[in-house]
Amino acid sequence: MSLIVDNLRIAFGERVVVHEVSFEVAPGARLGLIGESGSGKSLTALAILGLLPEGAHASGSIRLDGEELLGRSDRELARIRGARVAMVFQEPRTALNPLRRIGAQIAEPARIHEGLTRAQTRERGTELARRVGLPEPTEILRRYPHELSGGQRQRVSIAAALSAHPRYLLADEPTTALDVTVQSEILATFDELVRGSGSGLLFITHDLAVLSRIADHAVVMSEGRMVESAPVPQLLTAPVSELGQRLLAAARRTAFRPGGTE
Ligand SMILES: Nc1ncnc2c1ncn2[C@@H]1O[C@H](COP(=O)(O)OP(=O)(O)OP(=O)(O)O)[C@@H](O)[C@H]1O
Repeated sequence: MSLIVDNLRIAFGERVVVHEVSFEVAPGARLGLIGESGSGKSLTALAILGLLPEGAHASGSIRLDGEELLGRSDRELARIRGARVAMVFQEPRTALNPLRRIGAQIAEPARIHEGLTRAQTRERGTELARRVGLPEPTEILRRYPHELSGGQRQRVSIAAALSAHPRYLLADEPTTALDVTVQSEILATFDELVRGSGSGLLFITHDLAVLSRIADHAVVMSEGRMVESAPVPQLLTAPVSELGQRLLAAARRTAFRPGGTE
């Protein structure tokens, strides 16, 4: 039982943007995917969800608990998304529907995949809002995304992703769009919830300091290729790849304390 990405290759026509990437996330494991902008991290996550942009072609293999996902129909993948693999995106403003109330969105995956009634959906929504630390968890369900702060919106996205108890959670720079204090609080909540859920985590970031707070093992990507795969403590002390060394130097220049908060 694992999420196994094996020799994944993603191309737009002749242009290959992800070259033979392989890794495994077991339930409860916490893997970081780290690299600079444009290194293929987001496309790798989108391929797992079957949400690659128009014109992108993926080959290789993505197995979810033994089941091949590449080549499955949109309909089959839609059934898997949210229920077995869920994702938290970078920008909560675009991840949430501006026209729908928070309550409708927070428990949406649970409503769809578990067939909850309206009353059950409301109850699950309140429970989720409380778990992710939203203020006034009952009242907030009636609000719209624009009535919440950026940090609160990201808490809603995290709650929605966890609502149907997915076995695997993908998170693409979920705190990057937030200011530093909020970033730290949300990382702490996220960390606690993912640990509590027992879900396997694939966490995407370009920041080694952030990675050190959330992941146990990391895959370093550069220009679409894996250049290093190592336990996080090793990356924090003796990275082998040139990019790993640069990421460590960059993290040391900022207020970096391995595994700690700022
Ligand atoms: N829709 C698209 N059409 C063509 N090329 C694309 C498209 N989306 C991404 N790419 C290219 O694929 C490569 C990998 O992009 P990807 O978004 O996965 O990088 P990333 O590591 O997640 O970067 P970032 O940290 O900036 O999100 C980049 O060179 C990008 O220009």
